[in-house]
Formats: sequence, structure tokens, C-alpha cells
Amino acid sequence: MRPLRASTTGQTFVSSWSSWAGCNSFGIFTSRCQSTPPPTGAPPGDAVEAGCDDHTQYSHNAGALDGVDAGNHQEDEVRRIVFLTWDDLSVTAFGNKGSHAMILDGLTGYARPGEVLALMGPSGCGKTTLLDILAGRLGPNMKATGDILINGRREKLAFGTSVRLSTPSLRHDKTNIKSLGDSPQLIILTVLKAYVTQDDLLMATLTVTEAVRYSAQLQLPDTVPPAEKRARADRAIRQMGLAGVADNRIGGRVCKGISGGQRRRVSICIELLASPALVFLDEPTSGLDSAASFHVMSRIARLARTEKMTVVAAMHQPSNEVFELFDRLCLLAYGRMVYFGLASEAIEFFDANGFTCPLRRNPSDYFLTLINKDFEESYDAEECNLTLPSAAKVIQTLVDSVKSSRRSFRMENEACTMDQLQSASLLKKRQATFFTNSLVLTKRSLVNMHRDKGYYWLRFVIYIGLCLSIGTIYLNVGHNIASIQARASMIMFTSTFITMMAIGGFPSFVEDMKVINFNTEIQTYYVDTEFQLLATVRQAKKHAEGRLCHSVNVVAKLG
Ligand SMILES: Nc1ncnc2c1ncn2[C@@H]1O[C@H](COP(=O)(O)OP(=O)(O)OP(=O)(O)O)[C@@H](O)[C@H]1O
Repeated sequence: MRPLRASTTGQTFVSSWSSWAGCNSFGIFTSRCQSTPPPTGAPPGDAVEAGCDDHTQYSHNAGALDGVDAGNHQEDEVRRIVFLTWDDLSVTAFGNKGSHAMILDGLTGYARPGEVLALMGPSGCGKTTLLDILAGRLGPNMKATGDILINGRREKLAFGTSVRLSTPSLRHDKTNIKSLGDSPQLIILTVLKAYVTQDDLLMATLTVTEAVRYSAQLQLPDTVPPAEKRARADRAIRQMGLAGVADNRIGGRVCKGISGGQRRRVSICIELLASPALVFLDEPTSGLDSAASFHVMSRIARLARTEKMTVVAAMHQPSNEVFELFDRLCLLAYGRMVYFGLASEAIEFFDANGFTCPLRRNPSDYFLTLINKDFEESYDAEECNLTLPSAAKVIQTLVDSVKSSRRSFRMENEACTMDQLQSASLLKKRQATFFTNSLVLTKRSLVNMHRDKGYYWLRFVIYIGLCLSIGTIYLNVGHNIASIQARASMIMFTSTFITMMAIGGFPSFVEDMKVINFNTEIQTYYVDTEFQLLATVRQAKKHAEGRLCHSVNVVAKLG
């Protein structure tokens, strides 16, 4: 069994890529594919040709990628190509009393540019956790081991979450894979990435158009003219089917705005505006009807192909049409991987393991029903008109099959090949400047504040009321000795009141913090410093107005 050829460190990405694409078409990889017999027990779906076809298909991208590369001479250009691989990835959650639970158990896989990888599995199987760890935003009570590599390098993704989790990687010990070396360089990399979480973090007071346009101003670099930014935002709105609600407020808990499905589409729209290299989507179609799901997913898949984006999406219940849009499928069951490969080969894989999907049944529904053991005890076979084997047995069979099959061998080789594209890891984020960010954030925040009746106008009315009350109480207080005491108590009262009113602004501040924190966490488009500035300007404006009222009142009434 021949090991894969390692690319030389220091090669340009073009040469590295071309040599790889060349290998796929006529060289090493093809001959390896053809010369390697499938391991015993490999299911028919693991046909050698399938693997090679898969790579040949990839070589079609080479021209496009070369084109991208050739045009990228400017220092601030974005390198769009992201090969994301993870190996032997495990995540454990720790409870308060020393208890712990394994959430992900030794997962290996990869996501490639121009493709959509769907993560599927029963609720609670670990899809969000996998997205979180890949995006570098794992919770504080979680510990992870394994390797995550971007273009062959261990990267530091966000908030100090190094993806260099443990060494040595198991894969390096496998005899059929060439070692990557003991300790690939740990670097801090700014990848233009996007994460659409399950909860939509949007400012309730903005309209759909405003939300998307502000994001365009923040995400797109200053070299893009404002008119072009607006045009891109408007185009994205239309493409997400939001033209009809473009001028509607997003809304929140207090005032109802657009629907849940529309909010979802706004979130996706905002995140995909700058065509990020790496996109994580957590249930992008939740709350959408089947037609809307299909349109949204087909737009994402088309963008992935045309912009060479690497898309990883956790999905629930995709329809047949949506399922066909996925390039690859990673099926999880209680933290373990029961399938990884081409989505189109999943039925064949299940069939080869004795689980034949009934005719006219949605394959993803069938897979999920087979591997869900949450409801086994309450499951009524007659009522469901379906006899299913024990989910635990199915999961074990599939996990064993994935590990031992030719598919697993191919997957690891592909992941390893991607890991070796080390020279491709120079990614640079193109974004608006500090000045633009500060300006846009401040403007957005002021608009938000003025429209928030509870936060701004109600407080304004209270300040006016206070001014009138104090003015009336202390009117003509005089200039004798007793008036000094009256003035002192008035000053004490107003300063205490203003402090209390400032505390009242906390809920809005917390809401803003959620949005800001999220964007900072995944390193999208603004940073702490800009937020500090924004918060200061905002608070200063609010208090200046309140204090101005008081000062005018006090000076006028007390002299
Ligand atoms: N911080 C945490 N501490 C303890 N357990 C956790 C934590 N986060 C997640 N879990 C557990 O890990 C498992 C996987 O959770 P995760 O949110 O990744 O599942 P999921 O597949 O995304 O679920 P769903 O499809 O319902 O969103 C669940 O059993 C969950 O209870």
C-alpha cells in the first residue's frame, strides 16, 4: 500500500494544488485507488471507481481555483480556499460534581471548498457541538481532544481555542498514511468565516434592509463603494426571498416583527454577504416550509460552488430535494459516526449493511428512524407500520462498518491529502477599517436606541417628568442658609435617580452584548475596541441628554 506524496513546505498554493489535481487526474492518487484492493467486508458502495470519480470531479475546480489564485496579488485579498479536516475528535462535557459525559467520540472527517457537508443525526447526537468545536467556540465546561486542521495547519480559531488539541494524532500512526511531521506550526489565522447559530441574533428595531445593509458596510472592505455594498445587500435580500418584507422591522420579544422563518433567512443572508471561505450553519432551514428550505439550501449550495465556499450544515429532516443538494453526509448517532461519505452513496451503504431503505421513503427520515433510540421503549411497530431492528445494534453495525470499510480508508486518505496543502493556509481577512466599523456601529446603535421606545423615549419622558417635579418642589427656594440644605438634597436626589436610570439600560445593553459577543467570538467583523468605543458613545449620548435636561431645569429653577 503506497503512502500519499507529501507536498513540500514552502511551495506556493498553486503548485501544491496543481500537483494534487494532476495526481487526481493521472498520477499517484489514481494509481493508488486502482491498485488498492478494498478491505475484506467492504460494502459495494465503496467501489474504487467512486473514489476516483470523486477526485476527478474535484480536478474540475482546479482551473477556477487557479483563476482565483492568479488574481490574488493584493496583500489584503482573501484566500478563499479552505480545506477543513478533523481527526479523532472527541469532546467531553464536565458537570458540577465532577461528572462527565462524552459528547463526541473519535470523529474523523473533512469538508472541502465548493461543497456542502451535511451533519445529520437524531436530536442531541452532537451536531451543534461538532460545529462549535470546528468553529472554535466550544463551551467552557467542555474539553476536546483530537486534531482540526485548516489547509493542513493546526489553527487558532477564536478566543484562544487552539485546535491543536492533542499530539500525536492517531492518523499519523496509521501505516497507510504518511506522517505530517511531529509538530506542524501553530499559527493564528484569520479566516473569513461565518456561523449561523440556532438562535437568530438580530437587532429587533432594524428593518430587514437596514440589518443587511449595515452588515454589508461592516463586512465588505472599504475598497467596495457604498453603492455597490447597498446593491449587494439588496440582491442578497431578493435572493433569500425577503423582498416582500424588506421594509418590515425584524421585531423581538416585545414587538412582533417578521416571522421566525424570515428571521432565519435574514441571519443566513447577513452571514453569507461577504462570501466567507468557511461557513457553519446550524439548522439553516428550521422554521421554513419545504419550498423555502429548498430555495434557501439551493442558494447556499450554488454559492458554495461558485464562490468555492466550504459549507458545513447541521440539518434536521431535509426533504428529498434538499437531501440531493448535499455533496457529503456525516451521520452521527449519540456522538459516534455511522456514515461519512458522498450523500448520494448513503443509501447504498445502508443497503450493504442490511438496512434497505423502503421504496418511496425519504432516505434521511429512514436513516434517522433507524439510529434513534430515544423512543424505542414507547415505539409501537404496528402503529408505525414499520418493523425496525434495535437502534443500538444498528448503530454498532454501522460504526463498525464505517471503521473497517474501504470508505473509511478513502476518507482518511482524502483528509490526509488535504492536510498536506500546507502552503495554502495564508488566509487574510478583508474587512472594513476601524474607522468605518466604529462609524457604522455607532450609527446602527443610535438608530436602534431611538426606535426602542422602552429604552429611549420612555426614559426621556421620565426625565422630563422628574425635571418638572423637582422644579415644582424646589421652585423659589430662595437664597438663605436653609436653601443650601435644600439644594444639597436636590443634588443628592437627582444624582441617585440618574444612577438608577442608568441601571435600567442594562437589559438593552445585554441584548447588544449578545450580538457583539457572537460576532467577536467567531471573529466576523468587529472587535472589542470598536465595541468599547460604541458603548461609550452610546452611553455618553444617553446620559448627556438626561443630564442636560436636569442642568437646564436646575439652573432655571434654582438659579
Ligand atoms: N455544555 C454542555 N454541558 C453538558 N452537556 C452538553 C453541553 N452541551 C451539549 N451537551 C449535551 O451534548 C449532547 C449533544 O448536544 P448538541 O447540542 O450538540 O446536539 P444536537 O445534535 O445539536 O441537538 P439538536 O439537534 O437537538 O440541536 C446533548 O445530549 C446535550 O445535552
